[in-house]
Amino acid sequence: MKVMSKFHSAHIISCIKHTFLQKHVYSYSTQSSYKIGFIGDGAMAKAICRSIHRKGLIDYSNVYVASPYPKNLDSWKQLGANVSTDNAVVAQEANIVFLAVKPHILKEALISISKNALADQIRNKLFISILAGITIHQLEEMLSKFEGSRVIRVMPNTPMLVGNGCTVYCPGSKVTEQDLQLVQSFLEVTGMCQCLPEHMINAVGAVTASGPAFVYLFIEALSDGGVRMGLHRDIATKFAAQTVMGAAQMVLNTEKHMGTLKDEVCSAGGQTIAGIHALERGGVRGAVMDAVEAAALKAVELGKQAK
Ligand SMILES: NC(=O)C1=CN([C@@H]2O[C@H](COP(=O)(O)OP(=O)(O)OC[C@H]3O[C@@H](n4cnc5c(N)ncnc54)[C@H](O)[C@@H]3O)[C@@H](O)[C@H]2O)C=CC1
Ligand SMILES: O=C(O)[C@@H]1CCC=N1
Repeated sequence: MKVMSKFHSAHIISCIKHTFLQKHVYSYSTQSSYKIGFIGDGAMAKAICRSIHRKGLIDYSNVYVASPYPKNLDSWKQLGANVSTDNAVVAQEANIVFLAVKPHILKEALISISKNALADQIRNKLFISILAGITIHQLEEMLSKFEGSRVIRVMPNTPMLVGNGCTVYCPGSKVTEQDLQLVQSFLEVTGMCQCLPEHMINAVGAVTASGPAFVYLFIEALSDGGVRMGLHRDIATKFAAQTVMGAAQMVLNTEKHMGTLKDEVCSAGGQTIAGIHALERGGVRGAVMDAVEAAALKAVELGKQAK
């Protein structure tokens, strides 16, 4: 029998429970006492930190960031964050440590922490991994040398920078209600955010985390089409992006199926169905599904490679 494990049931109960608690018990005022660390200082670390800072949930004086490349840290320094080229410093100082390196760098990054810090200086930390493909089991094993470590696996996306992110998270086996409340409170200000069982995360990440890149490509192509038909690039891009946003809102805000919404645009023998015909001849649906499949399978592979 496929294991709908105790973990999964416990996980779902925990999600429900914490959503309730979060609304009734948790107070943002406690967050100022948290120190947040980022191991890895790249695009996603910046997006997460900026998004939660913009909502007033953290102060850069309580942010600790590490990267081996001092030049990368300049922009963080200017914002008032504490920076270091030593991952161990961040792991020691912060109570909540975002793991935000590329999956193949994780082992090396954690080894550098163990080398440069005494293990007992890194205890009772909440680690939040945003790494594609790396499972909670792998993370818990790798972090077991640090006593009291708890892990939450999060899959964010870059549109959180504009308050329209779509993030899912899965709690590890040792997380507390307070950990979940805290993470939820950080993530929910960045856009849509949902707790899901881990077996879904690679598929979800292919849609939500990789998805923006697929959609940018579509917007660029829509804009290119406009330019080809004589529009100036700036106006073609603005209209293409607004159209994609509006169509997405129609899907989210109406109860209608996407096919119905499409049919409402296509008049008989009209211009839109001529365009739809061209898209279908080009195999656009299959191509998009292939893209999601490729991204999800790649995440699985990244997890295996990190073993
Ligand atoms: N970019 C995206 O849209 C998303 C990324 N992710 C995940 O976020 C993680 C980070 O991705 P990005 O921010 O896009 O990558 P990135 O390449 O922008 O950032 C990674 C950073 O890690 C730093 N780094 C390299 N070696 C290091 C080490 N040994 N110790 C500490 N830092 C080190 C580099 O300076 C670099 O800035 C990845 O694991 C990815 O799977 C997840 C969801 C979306
Ligand atoms: O492409 C990547 O590997 C990362 C993970 C999801 C989005 N960007």
